[in-house]
Amino acid sequence: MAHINQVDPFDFVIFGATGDLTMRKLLPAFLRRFHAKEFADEARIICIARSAHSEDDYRQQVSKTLREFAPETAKSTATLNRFLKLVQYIPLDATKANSDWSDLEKALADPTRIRVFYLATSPALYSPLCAALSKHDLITDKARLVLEKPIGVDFTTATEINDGVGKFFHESAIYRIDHYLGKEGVQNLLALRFGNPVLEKLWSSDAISHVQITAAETVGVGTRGAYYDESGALRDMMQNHLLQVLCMLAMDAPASLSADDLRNEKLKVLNALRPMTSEMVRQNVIRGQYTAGLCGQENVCSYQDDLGKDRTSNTETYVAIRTKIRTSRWGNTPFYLRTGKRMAAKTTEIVLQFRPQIWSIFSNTPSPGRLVIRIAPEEGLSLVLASKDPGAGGFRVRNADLQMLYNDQFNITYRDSYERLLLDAVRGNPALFIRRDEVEASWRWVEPILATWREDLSPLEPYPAGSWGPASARILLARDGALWHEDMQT
Ligand SMILES: NC(=O)C1=CN([C@@H]2O[C@H](COP(=O)(O)OP(=O)(O)OC[C@H]3O[C@@H](n4cnc5c(N)ncnc54)[C@H](OP(=O)(O)O)[C@@H]3O)[C@@H](O)[C@H]2O)C=CC1
Ligand SMILES: O=C1O[C@H](COP(=O)(O)O)[C@@H](O)[C@H](O)[C@H]1O
Repeated sequence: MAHINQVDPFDFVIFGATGDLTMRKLLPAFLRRFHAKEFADEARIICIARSAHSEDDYRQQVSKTLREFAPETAKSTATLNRFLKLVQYIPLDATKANSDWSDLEKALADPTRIRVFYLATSPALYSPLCAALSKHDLITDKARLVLEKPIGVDFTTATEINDGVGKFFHESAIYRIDHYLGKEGVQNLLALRFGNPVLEKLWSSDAISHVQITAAETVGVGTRGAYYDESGALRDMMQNHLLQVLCMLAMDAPASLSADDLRNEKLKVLNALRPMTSEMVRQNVIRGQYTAGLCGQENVCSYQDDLGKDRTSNTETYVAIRTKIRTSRWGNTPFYLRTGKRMAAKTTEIVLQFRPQIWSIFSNTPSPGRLVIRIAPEEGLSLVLASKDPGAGGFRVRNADLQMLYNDQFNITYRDSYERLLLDAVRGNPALFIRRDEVEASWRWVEPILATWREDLSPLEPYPAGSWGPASARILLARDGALWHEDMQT
């Protein structure tokens, strides 16, 4: 059982408290950490949205939600009831000029307590909301601001949001969330790389011929079509989650695990990504959109039908990118990044493909080995190595798989990365949150792709739901003589 350090009493204010994120992720994560005794009954979770619920109605809704999204914890009625007492609901239009803030002001009467403002609303509200918090004198020395992704829709809007919130909160008090950084498997990259000198020796173009990072989902856009159709896979997943995973995988060792040391190293990777011209986007970026198909056992409809709109959408639900990192460590290794909805499997994984032998003494040589780092659904490692094919009658070599599943080795206590991140914000530990310059560097790199697509200079390719994406994603790798993981033989 992991040792738990209890946090000091806090006031956690969620704006957007009737929304999907709060109900599905934030409140279940809080309940689990409460059950694990990471915080005590003095904490308060102050929930804000415009809808006119009474406190009892809201708590009932939360109770129902928790039984759905954290059933293993919510089944303990005593814990659930104690938790619900910490939850307060205040109806408030936080960006309307003449709204009445007195209930929130009363709830936050003690300026000595840790105070976190979590903005689970549309990013368009971030700056006006911070202005309102300042106008009502609610920003104390102990106040922190948590911002959900996406920070903007491009470099310009990201800068505007950063400038807007920066007028009221110092950068050190701003916590930009990227829930992939809170995942055990992503955190474990640090231990794997910098706790195992033998692996770090392999971690460069000398030994690695290419790297794949995949975040594939089987779900479609669900109820989030209105948001997603404005966003697409590039903005929704690639600009943030996949680039952050890439940074953790490719960065040099930070001087320490402090927030700034980590962020400085990640930033160097982002700045070293090869910038793209329009021609390079056409050669190195594939975009696709799912059509109807069989996903698992289920016949599912196309993205267009999921949206249920009359107009034709040009939004990508899949993107794959081939890129390079301009450093002496990685300069000779292509990195392939892909993400998509309605794909063949839910999987988040990294594959480091080893280089082939220069000369083999065996008559049959299997494909070069690889290290697979599985982040989801089950965290684990798999090291594929050449091995003697057992038996007599000749000497043959084939690949064998050395596997480690985290569940078998450890008692994993965090079911969802929000559990870690919410309480890191309370503790004032920003290491797993994104600094302003990282967000802006990511957008800067993504901009030429957005611009090329805006001019419709590269095709949007259909792929059947339940597949591994458009056919040309295979060609992207085949040009380098490589295969996606699912196409590799052991
Ligand atoms: N849902 C998810 O899985 C994820 C969401 N995100 C991000 O999190 C944020 C929230 O997403 P999501 O929960 O899906 O969005 P929803 O649209 O479901 O929720 C938005 C919330 O904001 C409230 N709201 C809107 N305007 C105001 C206002 N003026 N004052 C106070 N409250 C207001 C709404 O309630 P009411 O109408 O009652 O005011 C509602 O509670 C977005 O930035 C999204 O991109 C990021 C990753 C995943
Ligand atoms: O941020 C987002 O992430 C989810 C995928 O998260 P995961 O932890 O399940 O891999 C994605 O479905 C959503 O569209 C995106 O906004």
